[in-house]
This record gives sequence, structure tokens and C-alpha cells, in this order.
Amino acid sequence: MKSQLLVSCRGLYKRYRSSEWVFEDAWVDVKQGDFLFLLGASGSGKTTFIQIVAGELPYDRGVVEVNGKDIKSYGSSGLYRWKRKIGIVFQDFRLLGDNTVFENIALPLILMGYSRPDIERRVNAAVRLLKLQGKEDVLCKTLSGGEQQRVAIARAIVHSPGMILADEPTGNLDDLHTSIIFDILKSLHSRGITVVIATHDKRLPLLISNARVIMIKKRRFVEVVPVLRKDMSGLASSE
Ligand SMILES: Nc1ncnc2c1ncn2[C@@H]1O[C@H](COP(=O)(O)OP(=O)(O)OP(=O)(O)O)[C@@H](O)[C@H]1O
Repeated sequence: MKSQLLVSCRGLYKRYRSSEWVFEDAWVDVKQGDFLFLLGASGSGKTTFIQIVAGELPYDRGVVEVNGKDIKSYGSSGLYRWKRKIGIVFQDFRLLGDNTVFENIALPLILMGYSRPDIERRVNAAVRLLKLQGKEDVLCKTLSGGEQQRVAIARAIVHSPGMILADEPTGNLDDLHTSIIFDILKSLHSRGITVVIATHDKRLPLLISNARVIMIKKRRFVEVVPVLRKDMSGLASSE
């Protein structure tokens, strides 16, 4: 069966105001069921790409199709429906420090108008999945970095998105916590969720068999086929 294309990015150009191009004629796609790593040096455009796919950032030229339709042609209600299909783990977590773990995870459900019993059921399931039991009433600002990371993932998946976009989901974590986060991401992927991970850490794709690896090089996307993965060693010198 042919995999469905979730994201098709063709000839993308993006720059911020009058600065240098971040993307220049960049092409990439994300298929349903992918476990995809987006690798690139700091400043190469990983966060920019995630924000464009999430419909949060405009771009200059090219086509970015999500679910078969140019994201620019979605009205506000179409964009809202697309956003409900995805979950984003932000690089800086974007948690509300003075709110509890439960409240933070519940936030997207409240905004989407879920009923109170549904919110409780879904948040409790996410809490169990992310192994946050016992922390529900703790203020987020008092959590460790690894715990905050897990809350950020729980909040991203609580509405059962079809795709999760995670920006440096293991940045600043030690190897043990990195492997805990990856076990969780693998488990989400095995439930059918498409996973896209942006990272500068070229060791991470080695944790997942059959992962797709896309590198950002010279303002374009370059797919690294498994047999050529030794090319990833050149990441540090990429632009
Ligand atoms: N709001 C902004 N205004 C102006 N320039 C920006 C803005 N956001 C990002 N940039 C620039 O765009 C380029 C790509 O940034 P981006 O954050 O997408 O890279 P990144 O690969 O995610 O980096 P990192 O790994 O350090 O987070 C960088 O040169 C950055 O300075």
C-alpha cells in the first residue's frame, strides 16, 4: 500500500526579513508512518521548518502541502483542523511554570473544547504513558529538565495527533533520560503516530531502525540513505 503523504514541501524559500535565506529551493516530504530525523547544525533551519509545517510561520516562495493541500490556502478553520492533527514539542518546552503538570497537559484539550470527563481520562492516560504518575499536582517550574520534557511530550500527544513534531526533544538530557524519551517516542510510533524529530545530534538516528534521516545542508534538505549514513559525520561542517 502506498504511504500517504502528510507533508510535501516543494521549492521552499524562506528568510527572515532581509537576512540570508534559511531555505532556498528546498524539497522534502513526510509520509504517514515515518520516523524521521531532521538533522542540521545550529541555525540551519530546523525550528523554522517545524514552525512552517505547523502553520505558524509564513514562507516566501514554494509550496508546502499538508494533508494534500497548500498550507497557504487553508483558511483559519482549515488551519485549526490541521493543528489538531499534530502535536508539537517545543525546544524550550513552553510550559506554564506556575501551573501544575495536570493543568499543562490539559491545556490543549481545554482549548479544543473537550468535556471535563474526557480531559481527565486523556490526561491520566498521557500521565501514565509518560511515567509522570504522582506528579500531577506539582508546579511545572519545580520539575527537573527531564520531567519537563516528558510533560511537554504528554501535552503534545494528549489529543491523539497523527503526527508529532519534536524540536530537540532530548536536548540537555543525559543518555539515560534520552533513552527513556526514545522508548516513549518508539511506543507512540508503534501506535501509528508519525514522528518527526529535529536535532543537531547525529547519534540519535542510530537509536531507531528504519528511520528516515534528512539533513539540512546549504539551505536544502538532503536525504541520507542508510548505506551512506557515514556521511552524517560531516554534519558539523554543514551550513
Ligand atoms: N525570528 C527570527 N528573526 C530573524 N532571524 C531568525 C528568527 N528565527 C530564526 N532566525 C534565523 O534563522 C536561521 C535558522 O534558525 P532556526 O532556529 O530555524 O535554526 P535551528 O536549526 O533550529 O537552530 P538551533 O539548533 O540552534 O535551534 C538562523 O540563522 C536564525 O538566526
